[in-house]
Amino acid sequence: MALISKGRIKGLDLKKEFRIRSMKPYSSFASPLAESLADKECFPYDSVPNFPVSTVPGHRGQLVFGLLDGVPVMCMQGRFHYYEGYPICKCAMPIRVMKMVGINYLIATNAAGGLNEKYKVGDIMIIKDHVNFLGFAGVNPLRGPNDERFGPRFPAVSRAYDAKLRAAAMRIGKEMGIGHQIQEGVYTCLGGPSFETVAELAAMKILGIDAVGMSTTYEVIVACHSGMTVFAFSLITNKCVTTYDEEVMPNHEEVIQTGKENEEVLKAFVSRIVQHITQNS
Ligand SMILES: O=P(O)(O)O[C@@H]1C[C@H](O)[C@@H](CO)O1
Ligand code: HPA
Repeated sequence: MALISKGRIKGLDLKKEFRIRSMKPYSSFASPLAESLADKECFPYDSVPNFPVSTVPGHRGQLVFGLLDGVPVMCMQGRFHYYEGYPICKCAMPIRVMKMVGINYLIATNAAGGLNEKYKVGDIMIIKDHVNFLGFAGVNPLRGPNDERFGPRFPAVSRAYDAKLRAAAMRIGKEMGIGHQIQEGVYTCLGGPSFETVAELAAMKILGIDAVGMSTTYEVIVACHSGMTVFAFSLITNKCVTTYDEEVMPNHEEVIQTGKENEEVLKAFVSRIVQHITQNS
């Protein structure tokens, strides 16, 4: 989800490049947050020229524009993953579209497996940093010719996750009475779609990784490259299976189920963070 504010990228015209006007408003089952927006307009991904389409069960495929408690926002219902077969720059393309419509704040969310033993299913982990495993193998969304209109060739990402927003979110969690559910930690993105092996998780633990997922890092890199302020968190949907003798295996159904069970609290959490941003920017 992202907050729309003034300012477009010079030389880029969203309406011209993406023919936004030709997209038909569309409505389908939507998450409570996007559902609750006032003055909504929805655009299925396949109505946006050159946009990828979501292929993951549980990930709907539309852009939703509207007002969240009076604040103009754009929501993605469904994101793109490397395992779907798209090049990583295509997976991150929606962030470029956000930038082009004048968005300066990105709130990225994901489902992740809890590797940190202190984490419980249903915890919210504010992301303070990431390990981009895909990037270790050269799979970086900024690979290829750099478009200087978005940002520099060699962007720093060492402070990708805004410290002030992280502190504010921690405070907001406490005010909401969910302080016991709020964690702060390091996220990693793997290529998926297979979940991790026990040996891989043991290696990740040594690296200081707290939660494991299959998204977000490439979106955050592109957002950071174009100067957006980023806040991101993981919902811990399952515990990582770190021994060979556990009965339950990681599975997508548990991920979806935990997401559903926490929808309302996540919606309230995000709404309050959006309010905080508008009151402090
Ligand atoms: O899109 P996110 O990262 O939130 O979704 C995670 C990663 C896979 O798409 C899926 C695995 O269950 O959930
Ligand atoms: N591993 C990787 N990605 C995930 C997980 C997990 O345990 N849970 C949700 N997304």
